[in-house]
Amino acid sequence: MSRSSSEVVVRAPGKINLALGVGRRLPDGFHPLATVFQAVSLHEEVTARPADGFSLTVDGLHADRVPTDASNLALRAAHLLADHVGIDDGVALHVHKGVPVAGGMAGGSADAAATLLACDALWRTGMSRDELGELAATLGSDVPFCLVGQTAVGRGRGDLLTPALSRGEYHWALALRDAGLSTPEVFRTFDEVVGGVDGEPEPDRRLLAALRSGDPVSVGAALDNDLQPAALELAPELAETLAVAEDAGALGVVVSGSGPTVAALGRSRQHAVAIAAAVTAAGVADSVLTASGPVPGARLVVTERASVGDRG
Ligand SMILES: C[C@](O)(CO)[C@H](O)COP(=O)(O)OP(=O)(O)OC[C@H]1O[C@@H](n2ccc(N)nc2=O)[C@H](O)[C@@H]1O
Ligand SMILES: Nc1ncnc2c1ncn2[C@@H]1O[C@H](COP(=O)(O)OP(=O)(O)OP(=O)(O)O)[C@@H](O)[C@H]1O
Repeated sequence: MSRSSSEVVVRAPGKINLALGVGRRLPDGFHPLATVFQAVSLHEEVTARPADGFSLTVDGLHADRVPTDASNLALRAAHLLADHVGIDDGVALHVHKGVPVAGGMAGGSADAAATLLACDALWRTGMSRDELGELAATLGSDVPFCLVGQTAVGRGRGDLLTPALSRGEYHWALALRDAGLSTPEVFRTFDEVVGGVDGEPEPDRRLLAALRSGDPVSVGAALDNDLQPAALELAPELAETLAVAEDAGALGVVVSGSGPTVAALGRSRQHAVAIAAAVTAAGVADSVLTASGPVPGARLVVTERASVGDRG
């Protein structure tokens, strides 16, 4: 056997929706969105090795809550790319999780984005980032953003991206809840309790101006999420988490995406740590993390190559 053996490692970030405008449900079951994503420094790391079939192992944060069957987004991404380019090779994937599972921070989407990039490198498909982005959108609305990272406006299902100018670094305290929320269920609850207005929501101009000026106070004041009332309906205790973070002097607090993670913006890295400590002391989260953003999207971190034939 003289096939080239290699190991590829890719990191991809989780996200916070700084603003999330949601319109009325469309006949296809999806909702038109206008969101401002920020990629933050919680990462998923995917290692891809050549193999005859497809396999997956998972470790790291909340690993026991991740399905390892064919429904796993990393496996789905690998199969999709193999089918798309007509490759017979398999891949052994290992996912190291750093983004909370079912937390509204796109952990599974980051796995899918990282896997697309890792398998693309492993199989040397020569696909462009734009082509990978198109495949990414078929896996999930958040997957294209996990590929590009930084700060971006998402329209359509959240998959039509435009980069947004953002100055400065933003420091977050993240309050996690062990019981995750299901994204489809949160959207269903949105339909029942809010409904949304007809037509396409518009990106929040006040937030975009605040990001351009790099003023964390204005960014904090502009944080907004139309899914928050639905997340609070399903997990009423989040109201207390939001209140404690606000009392700790956060510049703004918001439920990230479909929740239940609460993101609180600090004045500085130290202030984010202090907010996290206040949330812990009040017992209003199952665990806390801190993170900062924006950070880049999916990136190759290691590629090792050796020929299987060379090893004898
Ligand atoms: C809440 C967000 O995280 C905000 O960025 C995303 O909208 C959700 O992105 P995601 O988890 O990648 O979602 P997908 O896997 O594409 O869709 C899961 C389910 O969420 C609902 N969904 C998702 C995106 C969207 N624009 N409208 C929806 O109604 C649909 O019920 C869909 O079946
Ligand atoms: N690789 C994966 N990592 C985590 N969950 C996965 C993965 N693949 C499939 N899932 C399933 O998807 C569900 C949602 O996972 P995920 O962690 O991506 O949620 P989320 O962060 O709320 O997503 P989003 O913010 O994109 O809506 C999980 O409960 C799990 O059943």
